[in-house]
Amino acid sequence: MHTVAVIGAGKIGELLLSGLLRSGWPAGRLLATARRTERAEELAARYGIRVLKNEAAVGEADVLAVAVKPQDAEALMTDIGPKVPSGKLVVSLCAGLPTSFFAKWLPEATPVVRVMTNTPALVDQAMTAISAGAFATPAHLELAEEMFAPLGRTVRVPESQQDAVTALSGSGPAYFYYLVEAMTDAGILLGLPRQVAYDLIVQTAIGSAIMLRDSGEHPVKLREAVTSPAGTTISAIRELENHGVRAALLAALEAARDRARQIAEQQS
Ligand SMILES: NC(=O)C1=CN([C@@H]2O[C@H](COP(=O)(O)OP(=O)(O)OC[C@H]3O[C@@H](n4cnc5c(N)ncnc54)[C@H](OP(=O)(O)O)[C@@H]3O)[C@@H](O)[C@H]2O)C=CC1
Ligand SMILES: O=C(O)[C@@H]1CCC=N1
Repeated sequence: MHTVAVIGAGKIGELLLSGLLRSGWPAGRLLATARRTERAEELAARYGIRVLKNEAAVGEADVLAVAVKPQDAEALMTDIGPKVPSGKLVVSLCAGLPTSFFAKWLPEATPVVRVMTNTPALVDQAMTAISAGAFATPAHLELAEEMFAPLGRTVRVPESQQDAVTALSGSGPAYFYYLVEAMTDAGILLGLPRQVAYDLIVQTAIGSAIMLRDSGEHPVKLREAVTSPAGTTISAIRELENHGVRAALLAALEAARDRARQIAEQQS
């Protein structure tokens, strides 16, 4: 079994650590690094894993899961890149950064796999997209899948699609939370107590999501089944169309994709 070091265990790094532990990955095969001492102590106490300095972790682990913010990746790689021994697999969780970004600091031909996961990893319902960089083999992709499959679903995509994936599923949970927030407010506008409005919309979201996943029906069909002639739903849909919600979503996801590209340009 491989030893995985999560380099920069913040929110996403911690989700990976906790998901691996829930799936039975031995704590002795997991390492983490943190920038602050309090954070290192917190992770060690919470998960019973060793939290090391970056240099020690990259020496000991076979797989380096880089989970720092993209803006911190250059400083990190400048520090650890020259200390990474040959033969390690680097798995980048960073939005925007292409696998080629890491090559300039790593020993020649170091395999890099780029992944984009999302926060529902906390409940083993992540969507993780995995791409091979120049030197990553099918075996490296399988290893990345082994790491992320316990956190939810995985899919392989060409690396050229990763910025779009980031806009859709990486950032995606935020859009759904935003909708729930707005719809809860709408319930309050209609006179419902906040908690009642929240419970109604959360359960409606869960039920709708399960139908989307399990019914085999196209979303249009599912929506049509709710939308009665001259009924309530079509009155709401007309307002969504009047307010350009579909166009807003197209523009929003394009903006997220463009931001991922911009991050890469700023860091290269
Ligand atoms: N949040 C999300 O939903 C998603 C995030 N991502 C990607 O995951 C990555 C991490 O994001 P997120 O977890 O939200 O960010 P966080 O800021 O929570 O985590 C990054 C962590 O890295 C630490 N760090 C920074 N530099 C170093 C260093 N040189 N050595 C050791 N530790 C270091 C930070 O320390 P400190 O606490 O001191 O800042 C922080 O704890 C990003 O690249 C992001 O694009 C991908 C998918 C979804
Ligand atoms: O907002 C971000 O940049 C990160 C990447 C995807 C989700 N959160």
